[in-house]
Amino acid sequence: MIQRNLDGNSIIIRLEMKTKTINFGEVASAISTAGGDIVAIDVISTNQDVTVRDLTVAITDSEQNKRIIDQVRKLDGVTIINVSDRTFLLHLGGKIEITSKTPINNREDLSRVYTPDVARICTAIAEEPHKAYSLTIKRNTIAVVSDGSAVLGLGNIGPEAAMPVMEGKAMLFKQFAGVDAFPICLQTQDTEEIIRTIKAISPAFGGINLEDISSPRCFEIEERLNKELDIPVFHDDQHGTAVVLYAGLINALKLAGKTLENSKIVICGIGAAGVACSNILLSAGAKRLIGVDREGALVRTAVYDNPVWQSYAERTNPELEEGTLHEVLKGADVFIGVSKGNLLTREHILTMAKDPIVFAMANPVPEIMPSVIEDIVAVAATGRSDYPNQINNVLCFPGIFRAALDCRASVINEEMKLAAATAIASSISDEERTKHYIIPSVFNDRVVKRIRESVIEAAIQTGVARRFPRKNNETTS
Ligand SMILES: NC(=O)c1ccc[n+]([C@@H]2O[C@H](COP(=O)([O-])OP(=O)(O)OC[C@H]3O[C@@H](n4cnc5c(N)ncnc54)[C@H](O)[C@@H]3O)[C@@H](O)[C@H]2O)c1
Ligand SMILES: O=C(O)C[C@H](O)C(=O)O
Ligand SMILES: [Mg+2]
Repeated sequence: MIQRNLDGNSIIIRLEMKTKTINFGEVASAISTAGGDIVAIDVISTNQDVTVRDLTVAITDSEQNKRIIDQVRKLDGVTIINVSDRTFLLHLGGKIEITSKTPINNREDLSRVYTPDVARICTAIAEEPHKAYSLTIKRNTIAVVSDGSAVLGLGNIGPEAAMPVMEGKAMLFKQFAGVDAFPICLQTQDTEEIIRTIKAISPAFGGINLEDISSPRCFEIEERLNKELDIPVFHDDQHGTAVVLYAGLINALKLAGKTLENSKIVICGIGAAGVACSNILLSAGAKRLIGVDREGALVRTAVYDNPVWQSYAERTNPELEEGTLHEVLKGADVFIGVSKGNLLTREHILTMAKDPIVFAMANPVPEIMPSVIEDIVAVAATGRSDYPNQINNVLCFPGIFRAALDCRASVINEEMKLAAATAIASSISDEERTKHYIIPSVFNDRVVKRIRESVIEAAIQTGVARRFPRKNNETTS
C-alpha cells in the first residue's frame, strides 16, 4: 500500500479492473488528467481476470470529484463499485458506543454487576432515591434530545437524520468535559408528547440538553421541563449559542472600538438562537437591536401570530425601522446571522457602518462566507471549525454541563450563563486579541476549566447548587 498526505478532502473509489483490458497506469493517468491526486492504493482482491482496488484520491471540491468519476467511467474494462468519502466512512455504524467500566470474567463478577447482588443496590436506591446520583450513571450522564425539527440550518429533516448531529454532540461532551451523553431522537414533534417523553426518561439523567428543536415550540418545551423536573434542562441552540455569541462580541467590539450600547445590531433569524442571542445582548446593555426574519424587520407596530415575535418586537427596534434585511442592514455596526446560508453579498456588507462586525453563524453554510468580506470588516466569524473565529455553542455546552453536574445544579440560570460567557471571553488576553482571534479554540483546554469554575461559583451564589465540589484540579467524588 502506498500512503501519502491524507489531509484535506478525499474520496475513496472502489473499482474493478479487467486485467487483460486495462492496466493501472491508464486509470491513474485518467484520474490525474481530471486533476485528482491518488494518495493511497489498497488492493482488496485479485485473481488472473480482475483486480479490485480502493483508490484514495485527494480532491479540492465536489465538481472535481464529478470530473474524476466521469473520466474513470469512460475507461474500458473498469467498473466503479462504490465511491465514498472519508466523512461517510467515519460515520459507518455510528460514532459512539457504550463500554463497561469493569469486565465480567467469572460468575462472581456476574452476580455483582447483575443479579443477585445488584438487587441490594436497587433496594438502597428505592429507600433513598438521591443515591441514584452515587450508585448509577446519573451524576455524569445527560440526554441530548432532539425531534429533528431544526437540524443545523437544514431544517425539519426528522429524527433519524438528526442522529449524526446528536452523536457528534455526545462525542464533544465526552471529549471536552468528560460528560457521558446519550443521543435521543424522538419520533414526535408534538410539544406535549415531547415534554411527557423527556419527563418519563429523566430518572437516568443528571441533565437534559435539548438540541435542534424549532421555535417557537422550543421555548415552551424548555420552560415547562425546567419547572417540572429537578435536573437542569438547557436548550443548547438558545443558550449555548447566546453565551458564545456574547463572549465573541465582547472581544470583537473591543477590537472595532465600538460599544454594545451605541452599536446598531441586526440579528437575522428570530428563532431559537436569535431570540436567546437577542435576550443576552439586551440584558448586557444593547439598545439599538433589530430582529429580522423572513418577512423583514420585526417592529412593534405590526401584529404577529407568533407571540414570541410580538414580545420581541416590543423590546427591540426602538427607531421602528421597517424593511428587508438588506434595507435595515444599512449603517449597522454588527450583523448576527442565525438563519440560513447565503443571504448576503459583499455589496450588502459594504452598506454597513465603518469597521463592521459580521457573525454569520448559520450552519453548515453561513449567511456569507468570511473569505468574501475579509478586507472590509473589522471582524468576521462563523459557526464552522474550518475558519478562524468559530462562534459555536460547542464552546459552551460541555463546560456549562460539567459545572451543572458537578455542583448538582437544579437549573442553569441566567447568572450561570453570563458567568460562562465572561469566562470564555476572558480566556483571550488584550495582547492575544486580533481580528482572527476573538474567541478561544475549542481545543484550548483552559476554557472548560474556566467555565466550570465560574459557573459553579455563580450556581452557589444564586442558591441553585445542591453540592459544593472541589476546585478544577482536585478530584470530585
Ligand atoms: N453557530 C452556532 O453555534 C449555532 C447555534 C445554533 C444555531 N445555529 C444556526 O442558526 C440557524 C438557526 O437555528 P435555530 O436553532 O435558531 O433554528 P430555528 O428554526 O429556531 O430558527 C431559524 C429562524 O430563521 C428564520 N429564517 C429562515 N430563513 C430566513 C431568511 N431567508 N431570512 C430571515 N430569516 C430566516 C426562520 O424563519 C426562523 O425564525 C441554523 O442555521 C443553525 O445551524 C448556529
Ligand atoms: O451543531 C452546531 O454546530 C451548532 C448548532 O447547535 C447548530 O444547530 O447549528
Ligand atoms: Mg444545534
